[in-house]
Amino acid sequence: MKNTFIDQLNRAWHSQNSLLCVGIDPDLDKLPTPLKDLSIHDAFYAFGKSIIDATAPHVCSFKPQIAYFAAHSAEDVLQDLIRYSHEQYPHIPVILDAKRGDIGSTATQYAKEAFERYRADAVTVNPYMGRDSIEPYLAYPDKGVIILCRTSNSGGSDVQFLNVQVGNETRPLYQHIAHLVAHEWNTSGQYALVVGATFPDEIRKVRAIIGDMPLLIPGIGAQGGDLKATLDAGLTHLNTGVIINSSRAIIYAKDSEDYQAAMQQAAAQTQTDINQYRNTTV
Ligand SMILES: O=c1ccn([C@@H]2O[C@H](COP(=O)(O)O)[C@@H](O)[C@H]2O)c(=O)[nH]1
Repeated sequence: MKNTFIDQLNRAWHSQNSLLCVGIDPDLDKLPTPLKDLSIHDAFYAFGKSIIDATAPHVCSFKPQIAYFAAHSAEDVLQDLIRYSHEQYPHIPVILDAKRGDIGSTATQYAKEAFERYRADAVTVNPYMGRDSIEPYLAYPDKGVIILCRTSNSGGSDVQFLNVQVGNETRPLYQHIAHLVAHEWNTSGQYALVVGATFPDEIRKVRAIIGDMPLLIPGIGAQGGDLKATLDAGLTHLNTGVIINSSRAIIYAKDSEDYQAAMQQAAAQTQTDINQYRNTTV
């Protein structure tokens, strides 16, 4: 059985009947009250473990955002949580959201960090520095590399909507990124793209450019993205192809003793909401 990130993802989409990716973003100011008296390390570990255990039946992947851990020198907690997830739920791939980007020699270290230190199955990266800044990640052939294309924040338009001239054609930068990744850079099949649920029209345009390449789509829930429009635009002919991320709306569903049950219910509901917009279950 092949075990690349893309294979893991395909299996998880089917076996879990889920396109949902739950974010692991521990914000000190938002932690459930029962965890507030613990040390930061203990609170983050307990919170992260609660997210993983409560939502595992409902997800195709987890996505910890490294900044939430690094801001508190809690990278060791991130390591421990990814190890825990792999041990308990080996069928669920973990995407490290790090959005790294640098020259090749430094990118080599970032790749080592993501895949050897954290043992993530995939990492998000920024394409602004071009092909040679992304290539070092391909030294890990089983891993996924998810490239920012059309991000969910409104300010992304400042850059991503600028028109670029490519031969005789003019196209927005985000579409050029989609073309480059799908038709020139993705020689090993390890790449995927990030597009925001807040921009379904752009999701449709990106999908038309890239064929069946997976899309990581943040922006539903707290950012208000339209789930139906997102799925209409992003699903492939197999009714998969998308990793729909939700973080705050699920992990901070309720601040009370039963916060873990509330996370589980929010994840279950989001999984159901997503599946009702798929033509058939797979
Ligand atoms: O374009 C992007 C890329 C990444 N993100 C990340 O996704 C989650 C979204 O969290 P919510 O609480 O569901 O809004 C967060 O980790 C972001 O850093 C994104 O939002 N948009």
